[in-house]
Amino acid sequence: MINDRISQAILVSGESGAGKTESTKSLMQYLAFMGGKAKAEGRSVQEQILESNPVLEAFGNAKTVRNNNSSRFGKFVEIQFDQYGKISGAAIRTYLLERSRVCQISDPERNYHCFYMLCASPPEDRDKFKVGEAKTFHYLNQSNCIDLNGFDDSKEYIETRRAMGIVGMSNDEQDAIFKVVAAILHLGNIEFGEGSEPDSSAPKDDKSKFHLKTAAELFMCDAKGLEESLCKRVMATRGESITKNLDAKGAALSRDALSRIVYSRLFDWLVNKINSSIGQDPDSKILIGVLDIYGFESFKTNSFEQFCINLTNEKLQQHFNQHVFKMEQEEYTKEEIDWSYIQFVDNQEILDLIEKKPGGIIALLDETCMLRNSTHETFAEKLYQKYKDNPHFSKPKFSRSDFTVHHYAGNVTYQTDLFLDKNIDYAVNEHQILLNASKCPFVSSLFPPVEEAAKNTKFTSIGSSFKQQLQSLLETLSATEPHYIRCIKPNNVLKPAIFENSNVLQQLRCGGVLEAIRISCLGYPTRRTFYEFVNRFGILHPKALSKGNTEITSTKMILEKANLVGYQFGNLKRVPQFTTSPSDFEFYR
Ligand SMILES: Nc1ncnc2c1ncn2[C@@H]1O[C@H](COP(=O)(O)OP(=O)(O)OP(=O)(O)O)[C@@H](O)[C@H]1O
Repeated sequence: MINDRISQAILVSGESGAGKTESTKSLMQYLAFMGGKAKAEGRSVQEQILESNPVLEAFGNAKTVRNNNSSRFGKFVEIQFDQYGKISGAAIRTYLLERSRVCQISDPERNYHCFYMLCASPPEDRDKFKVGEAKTFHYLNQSNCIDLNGFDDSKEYIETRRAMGIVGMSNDEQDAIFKVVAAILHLGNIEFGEGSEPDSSAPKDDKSKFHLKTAAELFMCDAKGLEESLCKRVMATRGESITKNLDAKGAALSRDALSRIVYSRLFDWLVNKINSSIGQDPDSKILIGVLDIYGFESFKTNSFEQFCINLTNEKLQQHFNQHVFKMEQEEYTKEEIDWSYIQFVDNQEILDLIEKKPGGIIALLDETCMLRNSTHETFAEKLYQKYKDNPHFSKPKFSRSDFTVHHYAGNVTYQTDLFLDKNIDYAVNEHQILLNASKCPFVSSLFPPVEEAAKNTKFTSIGSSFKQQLQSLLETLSATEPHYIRCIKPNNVLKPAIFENSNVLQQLRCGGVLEAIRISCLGYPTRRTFYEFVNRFGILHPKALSKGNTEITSTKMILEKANLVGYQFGNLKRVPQFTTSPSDFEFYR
């Protein structure tokens, strides 16, 4: 960056637990050390950049089966430099936080670290935030794993609050954040039973009423209003609005939807706050971007999240292919080598299948989400009809609603069951009105009033906004010189010094490493100077080394002797004149 004055990007990829986040942290530490400015006033930019890591990890990382500290979001950190090569600003962009985890975890995973930290906070904080032991909360005790080996939640709580301070969050803001976290835990403990009217619902018992009251206190909103927003739904039809009761199951779903939207708005708030306190440098002309993003995923069951993650990887793979190929092409043009017959396989067709507008899977999903009475089955039916002849799409034999995409890294079968729900991003109107009216300015700011115009648009599509985010990421990346780090996980048992061959091979495939080698093979991957060539292969044809031959003549003679056809010499004008000393040839004779 300093030498060429060109922005750089480092793309770190690999499967979960392979070491992306650890590598990214090392990279950021290095950049902060090399580009850090001496501290003038307050916190230095580099210090804030580094301290953003523990904050984002507390709210965006969780224990999964594959990694005890798995990032459940993608991250692009853009470090801006001034003309002297010193860090002058930074921006963090995050992608697709896994929201479903807030309400649903399976054994032996955990929810986001911050929930456990809060429950392990000092007694005065636990009183302030009205929380008790982690195992008493439904959102945490669905899994048997509460404590994490080597991870001290109470220490992490103090550490997180310290880091929050460094990245510019005041004490009051921190308290407001943890109140929201506590409110979510209490929401999760509200159970619903039958209400007084048919098909209606109400908090099941005194315990549920207590948690509802506590959640309302923490949100600083009206408890009755909270109950109604969970147990009733207002339907607007042709200018009229009708209030409909929700049954116990519907109320529990509404409760979980509220928890998810609050948590995701909270996470977005944290990222925005970090960005505004670190500050951007509008005059910066060069940057180094570090991308830490989920690798290609293919599990037994694959849902909407895997679909988006794999779209990301298709996009990055295309960027990688184009970059490698472009570089090769430039080299050939410079050397005047004829490369017109090299066929380069692009994954554009797979990308079209997924994201073309109109006609791609995401567009079809949005269309389906907008229609009343759509189900995942009607969505799958549409897919089957539309793509029956698409070579990158297939319908698994014994399935009525799954579909398979033939990705560059392998085939992945997706279960459509939750695609529609997961694609819809909206705050239920009653939740929105309730929390907007909160007496806590922080909570109210998470739910700003919805503009009239936006009310009429039916919903915001998570798939489409993710697609746009990716587009803008790729625009940023294409203005940089990219570098790639592929993290490879040696084993699945989270232990050192064990190397599982088949796993490693699978990762090389999924990471596009084999694809990169294939592209190189299509071109002219081996380049030697005439001198090196004659020196190495002269032994095959000693006569070629006769005195008076130029390096080029010798090379031609060796190639012909070996019956090699189709070679190209490139731009002969650029070849240095014969410089080999006779003693070098002696060796071969
Ligand atoms: N270079 C390394 N040396 C030793 N251990 C490492 C290294 N990198 C990672 N680890 C170990 O692997 C664990 C997982 O690493 P990390 O969290 O960076 O994975 P990841 O690829 O970011 O995963 P995810 O996609 O789930 O966030 C770390 O907590 C650490 O224990």
